[in-house]
Amino acid sequence: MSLAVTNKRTFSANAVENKTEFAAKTIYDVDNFNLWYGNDQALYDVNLAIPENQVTAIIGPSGCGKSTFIKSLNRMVELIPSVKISGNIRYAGGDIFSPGYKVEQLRTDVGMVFQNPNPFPKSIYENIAYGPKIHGIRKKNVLDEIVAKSLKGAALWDEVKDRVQENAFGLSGGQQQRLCLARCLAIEPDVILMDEPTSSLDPIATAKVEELVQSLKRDYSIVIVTHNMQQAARISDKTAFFLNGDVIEFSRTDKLFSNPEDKRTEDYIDGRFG
Ligand SMILES: Nc1ncnc2c1ncn2[C@@H]1O[C@H](COP(=O)(O)OP(=O)(O)OP(=O)(O)O)[C@@H](O)[C@H]1O
Repeated sequence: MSLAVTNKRTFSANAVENKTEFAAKTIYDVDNFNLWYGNDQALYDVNLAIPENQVTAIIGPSGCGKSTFIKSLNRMVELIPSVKISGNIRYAGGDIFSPGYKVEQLRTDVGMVFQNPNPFPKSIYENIAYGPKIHGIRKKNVLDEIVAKSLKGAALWDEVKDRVQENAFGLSGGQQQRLCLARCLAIEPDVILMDEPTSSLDPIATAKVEELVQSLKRDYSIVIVTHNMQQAARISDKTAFFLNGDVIEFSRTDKLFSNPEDKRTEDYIDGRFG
């Protein structure tokens, strides 16, 4: 991946929105961020200040750059060799694309849950203990504690406490997704990125994950990509509406859905396209 960082603007705490609207601390400051796959530009001058300990939803029609954006926040996009970027993304004040930035630390601080649950073909216990073991934790009593705490944090403990040694593939889809969330919590991140985490779940499992997201924001900053506007309206504090790689509107969720400033946002939330 080549880094064509040209933007030298100084860190701005709140790039787009009206500062009086929201007093939360910013965890990510995205500043004039552009991204290309080869010659095709997927993100255009994205400016967003993502608040700490809140839920930020990313909405927009298929192909508008939602996944590309969220995968930029943990530098997963650089796994695609043709990707080029300009502008910058600051996480906790540090430019994550600057030379020498410790990407391993970023991926510890920033966990991710994907569209389809992807547990390892191992026991429930091992799925969760895996990350802490990689970080050098060996003592069984410590690992036991982490496994229990993470499963409780993901609201799965009561359902699986008597069968943590069983294979994770024996869980339902909704349980597997909460297991993936527990796996993410086990490495004690500060941020959780979620790329359409409920798209493969039924309404009951979806409701459980939504409830969980609400309770987790006390301890974590959450960024969630969703196709489901009702979901964004239900669980997020702020929403960014993306269209063709541009951020059209970014504001408090209640405001964006009740009183959008841009006609394109209004048309999208009214279901006129996408
Ligand atoms: N690996 C890739 N190589 C080339 N182009 C890509 C790649 N991934 C995504 N794109 C392109 O970048 C643009 C944005 O795609 P992205 O997946 O980020 O959109 P999205 O809003 O998440 O879409 P969806 O809602 O359908 O998942 C699209 O035009 C897509 O074709």
